Amino acid sequence: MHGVAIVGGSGYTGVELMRLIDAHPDLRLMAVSSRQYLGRPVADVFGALRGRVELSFSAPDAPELLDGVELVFLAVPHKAAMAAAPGLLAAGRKVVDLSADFRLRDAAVYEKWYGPHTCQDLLAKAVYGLPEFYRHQVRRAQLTANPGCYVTSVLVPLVPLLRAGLVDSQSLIADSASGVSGAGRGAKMNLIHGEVHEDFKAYAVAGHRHTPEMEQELSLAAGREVRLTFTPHLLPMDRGILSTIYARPVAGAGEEDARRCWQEAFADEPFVRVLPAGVLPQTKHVRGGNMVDIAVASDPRSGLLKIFSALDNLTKGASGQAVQNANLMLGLNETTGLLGLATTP
Ligand SMILES: NC(=O)C1=CN([C@@H]2O[C@H](COP(=O)(O)OP(=O)(O)OC[C@H]3O[C@@H](n4cnc5c(N)ncnc54)[C@H](OP(=O)(O)O)[C@@H]3O)[C@@H](O)[C@H]2O)C=CC1
Ligand SMILES: CC(=O)N[C@@H](CCC(=O)OP(=O)(O)O)C(=O)O
Repeated sequence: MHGVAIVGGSGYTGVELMRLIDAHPDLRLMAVSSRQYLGRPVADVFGALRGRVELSFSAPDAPELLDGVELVFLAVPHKAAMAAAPGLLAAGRKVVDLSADFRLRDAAVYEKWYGPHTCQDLLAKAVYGLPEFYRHQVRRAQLTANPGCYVTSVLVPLVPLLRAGLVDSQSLIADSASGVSGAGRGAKMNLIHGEVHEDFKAYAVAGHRHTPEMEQELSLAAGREVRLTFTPHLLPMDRGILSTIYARPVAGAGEEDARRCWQEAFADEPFVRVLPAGVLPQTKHVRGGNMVDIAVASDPRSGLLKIFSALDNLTKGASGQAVQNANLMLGLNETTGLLGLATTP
C-alpha cells in the first residue's frame, strides 16, 4: 500500500480523486484538506463516500498531509499549487499537480497567461504528465504537471499526426465543449443552474489559457512552432468534453492514413480507443472512466480531416490521469484502479 494525500479535497477533482483512490487496490488515502469544511467528516459533506472514506478534512498545511504519505495530489487552483509544491518536494514527497502551475516550460509564457510564477526553478524539473507521450519521464518524476482537460482532448489525437507529418501544422482549428464541472465547484453566478440550463455558448474567444499549453506540446510534436485556433464552449452537462478538430492533411493523405497512424501509435495504450470508420465519440461512453475516444472522417468538399475526441474532464481530463501518473511514479502498473470505471455502458 502507498499512502497518498489530497490538498483540495472539497473541489470537483478532489472528490473525484477520493472516488478513484477508494477503488484503487494499492493506494491508501491518509489525509485530505479543505479549509471550508475543516474538521468535518468527509462523509458528512460527500454522502456517496459514506462508509468508504473515514477521514475528516484537515488544514492544507496539517502534519497528517505528510505522515505516512509518499505522494500528494494538489487539486487546488493555480497559484495555490505553486505555493504548496516546493515544501512538499523538500519534505521528500512526490507531487502530482492538477493545476496549470508547472505545465508550461517557459516561465515568460506562464507569466503572460497566469501572472507571476514564484518557483520558476521547478518548471524545468516538472514532467508533463500525459503518459501516452511522456510515460518514461513520468516514471522518474518527483513533480508531475497533470495536463489541462481541454488540452488532453486535443493532444491525444493530434500529436501522432503531427509527429508523422500527416497534417499541416499551421492551420489547425479546435472547437471544444465542456461540462460545467470543468469550471470547478466554487459558486459563480454565470454557472448557476438557471444560467447554464438549456443554453450553449462559446467563451474566452479572445484567447483561452489552454491555447499556449496546446501549442507548446503540438510544437514539440511537429518540430516547429504550431499555431492553433482554439475555442472553448460551455455545455449544459455536469461532466464531459467533446472536441472537434479541423486539420488539413498533407497531399495524398486521408482519413485511412490518420486512422492507421493512430492504430500504430496507440496499439498498446490502455486508455485510448481509436474508433472504427463511421463511429463517432460520445461523452456518455467515457463518463466516469479514464478513456479518451478518438475518430476521424474526411470532408471531401473542403479536403479537411474532421477529428473528434471525447473524454471525461474530471477523469482522463484531471483525476484519472493524475492517478495514472501516480501509478507510474510509484512503480505500479499504470492501469491499476482505472479500468472498468465508466458509468454508462
Ligand atoms: N474541474 C476540472 O474539470 C479540471 C480542473 N483542473 C484543475 O484542477 C484544480 C482543481 O480544480 P477543481 O477541483 O475543479 O477546483 P474546485 O474549485 O472545485 O476546488 C478547488 C479546491 O482547492 C481548495 N483550495 C482553494 N484555494 C486553496 C488554497 N489557497 N490553499 C489550499 N486549498 C485551496 C478548495 O478547498 P477549500 O477552499 O475548502 O480549502 C477546493 O478543495 C485546478 O487547478 C483546476 O484548474 C484540471 C483539469 C480539469
Ligand atoms: C468549463 C470551464 O470553465 N473550464 C475551464 C478549464 C478547465 C480547467 O480546470 O483547466 P485547468 O486544468 O487548466 O485549470 C476553463 O475554461 O477555465
